[in-house]
Amino acid sequence: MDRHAPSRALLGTQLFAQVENTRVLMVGAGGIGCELLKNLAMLGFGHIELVDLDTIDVTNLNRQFLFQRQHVSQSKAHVARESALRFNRNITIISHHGNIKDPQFDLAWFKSFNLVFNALDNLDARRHVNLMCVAGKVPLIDAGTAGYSGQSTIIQPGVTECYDCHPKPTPKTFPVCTIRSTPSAPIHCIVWAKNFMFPQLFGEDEDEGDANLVNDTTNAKQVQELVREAQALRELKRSAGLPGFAERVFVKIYRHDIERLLSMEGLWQMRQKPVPLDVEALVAAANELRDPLADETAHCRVRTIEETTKVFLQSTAALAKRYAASGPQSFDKDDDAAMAFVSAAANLRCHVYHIALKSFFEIKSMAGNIVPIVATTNGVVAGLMVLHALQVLEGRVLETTTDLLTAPPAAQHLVSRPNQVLARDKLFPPVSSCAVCARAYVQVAVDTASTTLGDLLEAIVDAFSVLPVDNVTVLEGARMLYDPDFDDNLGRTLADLNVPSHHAFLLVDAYDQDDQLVQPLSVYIQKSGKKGVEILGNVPQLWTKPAPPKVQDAPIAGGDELDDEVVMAVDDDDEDIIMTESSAAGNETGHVGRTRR
Ligand SMILES: Nc1ncnc2c1ncn2[C@@H]1O[C@H](COP(=O)(O)OP(=O)(O)OP(=O)(O)O)[C@@H](O)[C@H]1O
Ligand SMILES: [Zn+2]
Repeated sequence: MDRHAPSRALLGTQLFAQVENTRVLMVGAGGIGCELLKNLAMLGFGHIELVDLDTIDVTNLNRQFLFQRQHVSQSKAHVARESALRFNRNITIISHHGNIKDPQFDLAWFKSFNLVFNALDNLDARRHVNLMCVAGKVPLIDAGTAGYSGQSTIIQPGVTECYDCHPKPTPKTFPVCTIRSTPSAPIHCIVWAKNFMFPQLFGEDEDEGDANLVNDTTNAKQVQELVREAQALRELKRSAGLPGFAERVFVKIYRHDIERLLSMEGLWQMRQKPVPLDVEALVAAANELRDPLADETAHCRVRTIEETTKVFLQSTAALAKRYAASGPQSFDKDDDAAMAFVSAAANLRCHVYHIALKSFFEIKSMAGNIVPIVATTNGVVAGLMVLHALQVLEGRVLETTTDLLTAPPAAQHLVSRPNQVLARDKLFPPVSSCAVCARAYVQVAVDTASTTLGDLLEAIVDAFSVLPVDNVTVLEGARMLYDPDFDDNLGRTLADLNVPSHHAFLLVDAYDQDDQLVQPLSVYIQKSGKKGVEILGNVPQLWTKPAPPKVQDAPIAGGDELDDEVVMAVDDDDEDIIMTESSAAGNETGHVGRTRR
């Protein structure tokens, strides 16, 4: 039987022909990606390329069903391709094991696709794909899940909002002194262990943290103490890997540092005083114990202080040995020794400060910023992505809605539209102030070694045959390369100006005689060996007068605005979703909520 007969019958000959002839790119072959690739393959998408940078971890197997135990450590992209081809041999799947930000995935390559799917878990990569799609005018279906909530959205460049049209929530931060001196909740101790103690002991040597502290004049004395404490730790770090290192760290941070803090009486007038650990007794007791981590069933209960001491001593020794042998380490929640250290160090500190201790699993979830993954949510969202893709192919983007899977009955109180499984929203046009959407994009091929900024600017101004060069400014990121009062760089080559070797966007802004910004242009530098500047593709319609109308912040014609606020159906108190002191790393698959204007 014709493998594609059911899809043809379902979609109709015309739409199915489009599906067969569409070149699609999917980025990410993880939880959502595996479901999506299966859907795309089974429906009969004729040409699929997929990119993933990772290899398969044993923890992926429970939900990323294209992978099996024998695939552990192999490339996700390659294995996903092989598994998906078993569903349908009549299609082409090309897999790339790499980072989507790698040089070979340039704008020209993005433009070779008719449709892109984001199945990523982090903000940075999602924003990058969004920018490339908007610059290349390629429709993007972006999706994310967080627990029971998930979302798939169409981003049709120039027509609908892009991923960057609304700022994303920033990570929760904690005052330095709460983390370093006066913790009052488990999360404070976890952040201390993961973001301060771990890098201080096993990471790069750096004094920047101290420099920031020194600028804090509000708590001068306390700050001085903290700087001294960090310096002593750096001294101690020199003996990492030598016998007795773990014990010395233990004594320093749970006795000496606490004793010094206690000497600052002002700190404790309104707070319960911490109690230094009885370090000798605990080390002696710990030495009598076998490895407490060997019993994984105990990961879900709170371990005793003696067991925790043992875990601290052995993980510190192991990490110090690794540091001495192979240099600075960075925290990874899936690194057993790192996680053991953070869980034990945090719990010992909780004990010192009379804060309730947590189980290993609870600490892992908080330290790794983990929102539980629900395989069904990934499955439903991947299905919605395909429905949205079909709507793009049919040219029905404006009718399309953003679909959101809301919480199950037990969590209905957390969502704004209870009793709905799928919520539908109208799509909105791009936000006029969006740094991505408000620009026109042009791609130029240049030999960066021989092309000067002046050559480039002249070619662009010529191509658009509008404004004299002295009404233009050029920026690379936040760096000013040229403006009418600063022409020093015109004779320098792009290479000499250190314009990044790949994915470089120069922002060329043209102003009219009244110094009004006519329209900002973003110039993507495509490296080429050929001399001269070649403008690739069509010159965008811009700088024509009158200035292009501003995109309205209004619903698309015919759309009724919904009043409801869409929120993430997850409990965002400290204990459940953890944002760490310095980064929002970890699971960023979420951002499923949409900010309504
Ligand atoms: N810059 C990138 N380039 C290519 N692939 C990426 C990039 N960033 C993330 N990915 C991939 O996106 C996928 C996201 O999938 P998912 O959210 O299920 O994460 P995971 O790493 O498989 O699971 P978990 O984080 O829960 O252990 C991962 O396979 C990851 O390797
Ligand atoms: Zn935008």
